[in-house]
Amino acid sequence: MDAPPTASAVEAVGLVKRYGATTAVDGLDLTVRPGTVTAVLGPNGAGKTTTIELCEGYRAPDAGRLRVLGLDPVADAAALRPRIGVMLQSGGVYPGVRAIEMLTHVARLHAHPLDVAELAERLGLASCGRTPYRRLSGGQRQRLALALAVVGRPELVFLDEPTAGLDPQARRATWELIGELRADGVTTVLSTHTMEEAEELADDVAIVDAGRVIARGTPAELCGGGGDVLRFAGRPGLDLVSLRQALPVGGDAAEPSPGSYVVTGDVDPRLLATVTAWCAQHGVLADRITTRRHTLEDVFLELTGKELRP
Ligand SMILES: Nc1ncnc2c1ncn2[C@@H]1O[C@H](COP(=O)(O)OP(=O)(O)OP(=O)(O)O)[C@@H](O)[C@H]1O
Repeated sequence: MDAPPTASAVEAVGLVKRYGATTAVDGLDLTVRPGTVTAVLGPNGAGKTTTIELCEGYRAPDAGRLRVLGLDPVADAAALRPRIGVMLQSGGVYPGVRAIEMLTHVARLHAHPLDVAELAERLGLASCGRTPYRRLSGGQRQRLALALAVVGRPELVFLDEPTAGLDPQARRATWELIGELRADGVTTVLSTHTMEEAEELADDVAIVDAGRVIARGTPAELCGGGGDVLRFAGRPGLDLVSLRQALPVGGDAAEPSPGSYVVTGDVDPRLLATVTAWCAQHGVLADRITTRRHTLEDVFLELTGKELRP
């Protein structure tokens, strides 16, 4: 009999995890709706991997409440493990085993696995299926880890940077697979540094910084607050005071990085005409003019800062 559906696939409240003096997760709240894709974004060291490892039951929290499919990931590990898919780190794999053998072995541990040959084909593993694990390339290992995470048809999959280091074709195949899992009702939690990936896949985004969720919502909700912007490239150091004076009331202009300009305000044909006319008057050949809403990357950088972390 199927287990009763839970209100949230993941429910974390005030989660804390410390490694000695480092507090990796510092009062993190996260709710994952069943059947959705949730992307966890955050700078290096923000606590994404630790959060995912807590959800997988590989680490025990120091404080807070965590339920995954309604279960405690540590105390109820035996009941939870068969229902979730995790991407194994390479350390968990015997180096001599062949990719397809491993996939077949894991598939057999589950009652209703995906078709191994089909899965291997779609993730580009068919041609290297007989290659021992130690001889697989980094990208092939990554794809095998993904295949191992999903082959058992889990209810919930945790993917830690699933497309890091993949070529564009493999990345696309991975996105398609995650999209199909979602269509099948599988819940996915993934961490990523690729904003495009989050925009493409995620129903919900949680931005994590210093061990806490500092913003969450759908990509549209997160990006909507910033309003539209007009961007263009030109020679560095343009006269912003003059440009601002030319803009309609409520308009503003900035040069966030040298030669890259952002104009805010009512982004309409009049604003575009004003900016291009100003450029013409000042001998500026504006390049790469775009008019669109804030991207997730804009929002991410605004929230987490543009400086590299120590
Ligand atoms: N096993 C560990 N022992 C000690 N400190 C750790 C350990 N694992 C992680 N940390 C520290 O905890 C903090 C959070 O690390 P974590 O790997 O969870 O971040 P992350 O958001 O996944 O980072 P990245 O994007 O770089 O993968 C970092 O300061 C890291 O150095």
